[in-house]
Amino acid sequence: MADTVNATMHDFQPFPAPAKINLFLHITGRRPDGYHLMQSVFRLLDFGDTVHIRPRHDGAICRTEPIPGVAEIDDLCIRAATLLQQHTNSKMGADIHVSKHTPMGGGLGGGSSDAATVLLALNHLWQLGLKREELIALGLQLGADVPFFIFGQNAWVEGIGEKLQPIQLPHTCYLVITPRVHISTAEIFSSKELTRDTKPTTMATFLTGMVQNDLETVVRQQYPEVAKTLIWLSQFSKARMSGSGASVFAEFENQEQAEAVLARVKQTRELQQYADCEVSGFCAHGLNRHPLYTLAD
Ligand SMILES: C[C@](O)(CO)[C@H](O)COP(=O)(O)OP(=O)(O)OC[C@H]1O[C@@H](n2ccc(N)nc2=O)[C@H](O)[C@@H]1O
Ligand SMILES: Nc1ncnc2c1ncn2[C@@H]1O[C@H](COP(=O)(O)OP(=O)(O)OP(=O)(O)O)[C@@H](O)[C@H]1O
Repeated sequence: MADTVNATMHDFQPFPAPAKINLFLHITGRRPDGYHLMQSVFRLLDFGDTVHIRPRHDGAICRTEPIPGVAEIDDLCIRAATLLQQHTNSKMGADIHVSKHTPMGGGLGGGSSDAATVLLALNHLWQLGLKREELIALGLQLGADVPFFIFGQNAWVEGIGEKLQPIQLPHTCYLVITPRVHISTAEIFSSKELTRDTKPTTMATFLTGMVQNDLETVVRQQYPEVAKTLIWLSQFSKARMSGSGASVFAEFENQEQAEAVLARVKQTRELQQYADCEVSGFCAHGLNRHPLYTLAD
């Protein structure tokens, strides 16, 4: 019996890290530190990474499998665990690795979601009892998108990503397509062409659809692959970009329709030829709650 308990204690536990899309994104200003003020609706998806965590009693925080192109010291999972340990003076540690499904640098918040999942999961596994608000404040130190994932509900977002209000959204099916181009979020935000003075909008206007992604104009100009992917996807349904790209998405009435378009991407490779780059894609439904919502009060 003792062996069984011991074995269980030392096993990795899987924790989901859902991706997000930005249903719109307006840039309304810029803070003195260079960060941009925005308005956006963030939507959780039932698609994402899985973070595997095994608590340790010696205080070490170790990545047990590499993520290509991300050094251990820069890995948002490791940074999140270290930040939490320092903040709470916990003597606990953890072994961590991620099964990556969310395309990196895709504007789908993959790294930020991994970090939020580590904070939520370790708050539980290390029995820290931190409140959601405290975890959100810690998350903001890691990235502008992290607070949303800890908040754990679809949100109307303002500030640089830290002012969050829950928003009810219909159960929608999305097709998400990611052209394989590397887009730096910092570069897009610092572009001379970016407009930073969109007038503040309201939830009522969002519901009429009279909103856009202000970063999309800049990305379209600099990355023809993204511009072409948007044109191609627009044949089927209104297509928009998420975050700072490269992913684009469209809503479909049902999963069959979304899968049919995805099949065209995967089988005929017509989009690859048109956009002149590799693309990946997936179908997903919107979630109402983060699967780990109950791990914080
Ligand atoms: C564009 C979005 O994806 C929308 O969801 C996010 O706001 C970006 O969030 P993120 O990837 O977590 O961003 P961070 O890692 O905090 O910032 C990356 C870089 O983007 C720029 N940045 C980001 C967010 C923001 N509100 N203003 C900015 O100017 C900054 O130059 C920053 O150095
Ligand atoms: N665990 C991680 N997973 C993915 N990327 C990570 C991770 N840790 C650090 N990074 C770094 O963060 C960068 C951004 O990755 P991410 O997948 O979050 O981009 P993104 O979806 O465009 O983010 P956002 O939508 O927040 O702008 C990567 O290019 C990588 O260098």
